[in-house]
Amino acid sequence: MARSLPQPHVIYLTRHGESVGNVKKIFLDPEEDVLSKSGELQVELLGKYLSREKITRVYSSDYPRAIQTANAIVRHSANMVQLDVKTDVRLRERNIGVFEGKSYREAIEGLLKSGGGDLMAFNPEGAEKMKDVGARMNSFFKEVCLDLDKSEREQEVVVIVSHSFALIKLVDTLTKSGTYRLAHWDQNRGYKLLRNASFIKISVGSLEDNVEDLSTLPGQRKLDFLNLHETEHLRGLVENDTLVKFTQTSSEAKAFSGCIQS
Ligand SMILES: O=P(O)(O)OC[C@H]1O[C@@](CO)(OP(=O)(O)O)[C@@H](O)[C@@H]1O
Repeated sequence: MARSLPQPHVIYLTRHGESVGNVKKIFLDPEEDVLSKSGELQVELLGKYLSREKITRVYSSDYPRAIQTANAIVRHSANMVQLDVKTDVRLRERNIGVFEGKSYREAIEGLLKSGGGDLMAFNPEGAEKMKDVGARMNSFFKEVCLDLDKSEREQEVVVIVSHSFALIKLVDTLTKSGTYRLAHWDQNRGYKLLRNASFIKISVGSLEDNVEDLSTLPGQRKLDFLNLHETEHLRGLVENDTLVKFTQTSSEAKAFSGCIQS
């Protein structure tokens, strides 16, 4: 008789709520940047939405805007599991080098001066290389997956709070590394920077039990992208000015999106 497969674990990749730096469109000192008033509202809605899940782990970058977001998620969680926010420096936003303290516009001007192209491929002086951002994010994700393998729980529901460049670079490495088999992946929608307090929901399953599929490599996992860039839970902000930010595509946003290179 076929034995039942274990329930896949779930990982939510979420970007923090809107920060003061996001409103001012300035790369503020990451240790100083905190949630804006709208950001506080967004993370409440995110927390409320996620309270339907039995969250078992919450990880966050150690920057204040991410920790505030993670704390809101924990505060709303009605789960019996004792949740602590575990911070990890690998979840930080890309260090933007000489553009720290400068406006997004100045970064775009710097990009144009350097020949234009995708902001993701822009390497300002002193900035962390995008491929290094991908490597640290990927190492974190892999570690979480290995931890989930050891879990005695029937199902783990993990929330990871991080940042725009860091998360999209993670998604990029997950979809291109060959370590994972993807389901419901839509690259046209997927390779976009995450809006504040939006999430990507992924179910993580093992493929090893699937003996009929001989193309499966040992240790390979199935990542099923259940939601991409979800913002439905933020609908409550429709009456708020914040919605303008959610519905308009600014020139900056256009410059930030697009294909991602190291
Ligand atoms: O989505 P918007 O508000 O345009 O902000 C994106 C920018 O915000 C920053 C911080 O200044 O990321 P994040 O808020 O995700 O930490 C930049 O790295 C990124 O370019």
